[in-house]
Amino acid sequence: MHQTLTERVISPARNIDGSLRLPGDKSISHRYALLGGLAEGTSRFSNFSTGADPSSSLACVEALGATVVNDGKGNVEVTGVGGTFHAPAGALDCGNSGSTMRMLAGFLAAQSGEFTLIGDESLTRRPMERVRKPLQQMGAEIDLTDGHAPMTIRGRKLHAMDYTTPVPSAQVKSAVLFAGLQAEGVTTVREAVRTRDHSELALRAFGAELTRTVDSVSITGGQKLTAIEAKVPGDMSSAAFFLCAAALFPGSNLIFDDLGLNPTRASLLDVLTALGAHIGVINLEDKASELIGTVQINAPANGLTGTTVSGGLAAQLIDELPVLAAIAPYTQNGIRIRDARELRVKESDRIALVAQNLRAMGAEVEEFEDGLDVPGGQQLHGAEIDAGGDHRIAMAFSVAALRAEGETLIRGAESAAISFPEFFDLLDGVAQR
Ligand SMILES: O=C(O)C1=C[C@@H](OP(=O)(O)O)[C@@H](O)[C@H](O)C1
Ligand SMILES: C=C(OP(=O)(O)O)C(=O)O
Repeated sequence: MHQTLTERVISPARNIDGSLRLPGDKSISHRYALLGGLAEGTSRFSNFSTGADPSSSLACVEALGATVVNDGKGNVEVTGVGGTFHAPAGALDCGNSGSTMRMLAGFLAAQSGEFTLIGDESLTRRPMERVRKPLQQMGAEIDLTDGHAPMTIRGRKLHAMDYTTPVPSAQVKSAVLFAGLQAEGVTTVREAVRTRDHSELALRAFGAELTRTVDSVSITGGQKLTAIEAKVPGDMSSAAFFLCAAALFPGSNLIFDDLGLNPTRASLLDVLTALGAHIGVINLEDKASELIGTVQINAPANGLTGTTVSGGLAAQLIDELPVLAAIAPYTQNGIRIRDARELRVKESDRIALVAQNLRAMGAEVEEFEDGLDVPGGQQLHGAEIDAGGDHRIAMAFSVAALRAEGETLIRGAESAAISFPEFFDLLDGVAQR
C-alpha cells in the first residue's frame, strides 16, 4: 500500500516484544511548563514530553516573558518571571491543546493586562465556558464567542472561592487552583470523581502548600513558587497503546522502564488485569511526588475476556478509552463503555469516530450518547481509517490494525505528534512481523 507524509500503512503483527522507555507525561509536562514559567528561578526538566501540545505551553510562557531553552530531546530549562507575566506581543497560540488553554486561563485570570488565547480549528470547537464561569466568579473578566475560543481575559485581583466542578475535569480543577494560588483567601475545589492530581503534586513540588481531603483540594492565595529540577515520568497514556497491543498477542512480552504510575492515571493496568492480562510492577519510586516504576505485561494465553468501564473509572480512563474500544472486538465478551460523554468534546467526537472507524474495519458496534458497546469475538479487516486530526484516534486504530486481516491505512497519522511523535517508530521496534 502507498503512503504519504500524512498517512501510515500498518500491517498485521505476529507478536509484540521488547522494552520501552517512553517520553515524558504530557499532563505533567504542561504543568511544569506553566508553573516553571510563573516561578522564580530556572527550572530544569529532563524527559519532558516531545509532543506538540506541551510545546504550546512552553511557547505561551515564553510569550509571557519566561525564557525557555529546549534541546528538543526532552531537556528543557524554563526561567520563570517570578510571579508577574509580561504583556505578550500578540495572541497566545494554544495550538491543539485544551490543557494549555484551560490551565493558562487560570494563571492569567489573576494577572493584570488583557490576554487573548487562540487555538487551531479543533480547539476552537471545544467548550471553554467551563473555565470562564469559575474564573469570572473569582473576579476576572473573560469573553468567549459562543462558549468557544478565542478567549479574551482581562485579569483582575481575584477573590478566593469554594467551587464544585460540574464535569469531571482535571483541567478545570487546575485552572481554579492556579487562579486560587494568586487570589486573596483560601480557594477550595471539590470534585465528585478524583481526576488526575498532577497540578496538586506539581504545586507542592514548586513550594506551594495545599490541603487535600478525599474529594477536595484547598490552596491559600499569595504563595510564591520556586524553580525545581525534575525528571518527567514516562507517559501512561502513551504506554496505553503499547499495553493494549501487547495484551492482544499470546506470547507477547513488553517492559516499560520509568513509567508514570500516579494512581489517578494507572487504572488501565487494573482494567487490563481484569481482562486477563498479566501485569507486574516493580522498582516503584517517588520522584517529585509522582510515582514511577517498571511495568511488564504478558497477554493471556486464551485471549482477553470482557469488561464494562463506567462511572468514575470512565473519567479516570478518559484518554485511554479510544484504544480500549479499538481492541474490544478481539476480546471474548466485548467492552461496554458508559458515562464517557466527555469523549464527544475532545480533539474530535471520539465516540462517533471510534464507531465509524471500527465499522470501516468490519466490526459491529453500538453507539450511545455517553459511550459504546463493542461486542467481542469479531475479526477485523484492514481498512482506510480517518483519524479526524485526532492523535488518540490515529494511534488507537494503528493498534487495532496489528491484529486485523490485511493492511490498514491511517489517514491523518501525523496527528500522533500532538502527544507522541515517537509512536510509529517505537511501534515498528516492538511489533514482530
Ligand atoms: O489535565 C490534564 O492534563 C488532562 C485532562 C483531561 O481533560 P479534561 O480535564 O478536559 O477531562 C484529559 O483528557 C487531557 O488529555 C489531559
Ligand atoms: C484531550 C486531550 O488533550 P487536551 O485536552 O489537552 O487537548 C488528549 O490528549 O487526549
